[in-house]
Amino acid sequence: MRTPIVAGNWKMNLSQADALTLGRAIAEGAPTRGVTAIVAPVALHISALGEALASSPVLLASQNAHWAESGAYTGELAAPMLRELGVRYAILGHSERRQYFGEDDEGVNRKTRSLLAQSLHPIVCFGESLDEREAGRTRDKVEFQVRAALAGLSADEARRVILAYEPIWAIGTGKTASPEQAQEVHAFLREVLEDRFDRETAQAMPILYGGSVKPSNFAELLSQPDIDGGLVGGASLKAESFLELCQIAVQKSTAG
Ligand SMILES: O=C(CO)COP(=O)(O)O
Repeated sequence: MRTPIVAGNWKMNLSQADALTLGRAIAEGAPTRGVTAIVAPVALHISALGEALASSPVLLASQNAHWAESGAYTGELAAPMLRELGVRYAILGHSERRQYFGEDDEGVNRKTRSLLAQSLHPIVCFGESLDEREAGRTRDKVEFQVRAALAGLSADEARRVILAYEPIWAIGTGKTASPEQAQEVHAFLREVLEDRFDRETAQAMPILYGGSVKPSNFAELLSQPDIDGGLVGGASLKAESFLELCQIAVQKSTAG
C-alpha cells in the first residue's frame, strides 16, 4: 500500500523566526506512522529547520534544486548542498516556477534525472490551466507533462519520484478540484504510468493532489483510490491545519 503523503509547500513565506515556530509545532504534533509528512521552507531557512526537525518524523524538501552538482549557476541550489542539510525531496516544475521563472518540461526532466542520480526524491508538479480544462485538453496536457518529466527514467528510478497533480486554476484560489475531477485525472495518470513502465511501477508511484487542499476537503479527496496525499500551500502555514491534514492521512492508512 502507498503511505499517504502530506507535503507543505511554504512558498516564499515566513520569517525565519516564524518558520522555526511553525516547524517546532509541526515536529511536536506530527504522527510517527501512517503518513509521510514533508515541509518545504524557503532555502534560507532549511538549515535552521533541519535542526528543529531533526528528532521528528517530519522530512525536509527544497522548493527547487539545480541539476548540476556545483558550478557557475548564480542563485541556484545544488542537490549535494541540500542533502548535507538533511533535505530528502525537491519540488520541481511547480506552476509558479513555470510561470515566473521559465521552468519548462525539458528542464524538469533534466532535474528529475540528475536529482535521482544524486539521491534526492523529486516531487514533480504539473497540471492544466483553466483554458486548457475548458477546451477539454486536461488529459493531453498532463500526459504530455508527465511523459516529458519522466523521459529516460527506468522503472526503478520512476518509483523514487512523487507526482503532484496541481490544476493551475485551483492553486491559491479556494477552488478545489472536486474529488471526482481529481480522481479522474489520477486514474488516467496511473494508466499512462502503466503504459510507460509497468503495472507494479504505476501502482507504486505516489500521486499527490494540490490546489486549495484544506482539512475540510482533504478526507474526501484522500478517499479516492488514486489520490495518495496532498501538496499543500496555504493550509500548510498553520501548524493546526497541517497537523489536521496529517491526522486525516493517518486515518486513511489505518482504514485501508
Ligand atoms: O501550489 C500549491 C502547493 O504547491 C497549492 O497551494 P494552495 O494550497 O495554497 O492552493
